[in-house]
Amino acid sequence: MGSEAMPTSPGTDAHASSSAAAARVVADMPWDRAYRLAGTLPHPLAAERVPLGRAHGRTLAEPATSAVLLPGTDTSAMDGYAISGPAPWRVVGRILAGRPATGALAAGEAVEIATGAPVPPGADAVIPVERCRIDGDTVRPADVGPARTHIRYAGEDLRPGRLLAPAGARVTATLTGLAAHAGLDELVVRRSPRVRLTATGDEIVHAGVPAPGQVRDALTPLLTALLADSGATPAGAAHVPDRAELLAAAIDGTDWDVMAVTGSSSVGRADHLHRVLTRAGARWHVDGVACRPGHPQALAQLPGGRWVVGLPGNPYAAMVGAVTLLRPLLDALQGRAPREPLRLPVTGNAHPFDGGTRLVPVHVTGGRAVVVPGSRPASLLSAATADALAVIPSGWAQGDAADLLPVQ
Ligand SMILES: Nc1nc2c(c(=O)[nH]1)N[C@H]1C(S)=C(S)[C@@H](COP(=O)(O)OP(=O)(O)OC[C@H]3O[C@@H](n4cnc5c(N)ncnc54)[C@H](O)[C@@H]3O)O[C@H]1N2
Ligand code: MOO
Repeated sequence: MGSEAMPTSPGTDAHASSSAAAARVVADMPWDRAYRLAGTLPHPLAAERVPLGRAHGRTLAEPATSAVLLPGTDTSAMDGYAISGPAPWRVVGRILAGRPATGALAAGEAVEIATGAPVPPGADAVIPVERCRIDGDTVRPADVGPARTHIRYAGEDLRPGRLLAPAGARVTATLTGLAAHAGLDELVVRRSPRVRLTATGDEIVHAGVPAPGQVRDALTPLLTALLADSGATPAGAAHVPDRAELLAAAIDGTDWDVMAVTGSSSVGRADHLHRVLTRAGARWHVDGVACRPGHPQALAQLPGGRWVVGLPGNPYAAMVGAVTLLRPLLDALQGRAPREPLRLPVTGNAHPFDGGTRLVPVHVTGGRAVVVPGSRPASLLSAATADALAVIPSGWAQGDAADLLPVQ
């Protein structure tokens, strides 16, 4: 934990030793700065045109605009009778949805009409069927209802060229529906970042109950789920034993934009990430963050532009790193503005960290956040049911507001 004591600039040979005794000595970056940097530094990936059915979860690279007038014609909002002039009215026909409008109504005439059917020219209003008194082919109002026409007028919802959502908006399920309603078959979105996961550690196993000395890989499943919610495309997951040459080979691929490496981030003999990246000519943007847990996290860029996020091996610490660096990076690569965290009063035992920021799991309820007790760097137990991680500054006092980063 002595890594804040003797600052040197990131990427110097202080990182090159393989000995834990000659530990790296880099000043940890304030948490807020690291979070902002990861969310603003990367240039968005290229734009591509995709069918609507494949756009969900992606981010618009261009504004989406309506191709249609909606409704395309004056349309009935109720099942009932379209009427013209004062009552009573003689029923002269029937219009169902999907059929073109009939000829114009004259005063004293009505047509039976379905919700969604085109209202004929000359109609003043549609009267819902339950508010009509029908007598043979004559219809009258059964009551004096509110003076509404129950007509959706042509273009009152959308006109061609109307903005549906701006560039940078995430394509939600609702936006997908709106785009279809607005006559679009494709959207122009950012290419989805291909993210490769690399779990390091000789002790890591991937199924079943681990043997003594082994640990079940918690992070590949956690990060895979997080990627699915981030608009990223999984580009495979690998397990790399604690050997520098194997890690060097792992970062050599070209079929990914971002690699998240778990474990190997600290200063022990088997923690090769820093050395391997420096040898590969990586540029260090973040090399340690002044937060607890999760201080040994890193963001580096390889020659050619691929990104590597180094996450601590301790699972809750890795989760903190994922919301601090990985998620903002994926947002930025997709052209999304940094998320503005929700800010609420926090109560409970948040244990502020004198040297920077503490991230604690919280439940959000009744307009405040309550700390889930018992959180520890190596355990996901407290965080597993949390709604968010609260970003607790060093001077925090009971009930002070804090930023909340959602987790699921
Ligand atoms: N001398 C120092 N030692 C350590 C420091 C320090 O500042 N100075 N920081 C500590 C902190 S804080 C953390 S966090 C860890 C980070 O270590 P690494 O990222 O190098 O990870 P490992 O050493 O490989 O593993 C740490 C811990 O996590 C378990 N682990 C690893 N991967 C997984 C996985 N995929 N799923 C579940 N658990 C995993 C691993 O078995 C270890 O128990 O360094 C401290 N040391
Ligand atoms: O900060 Mo470590 O990342 O405590 O577990």
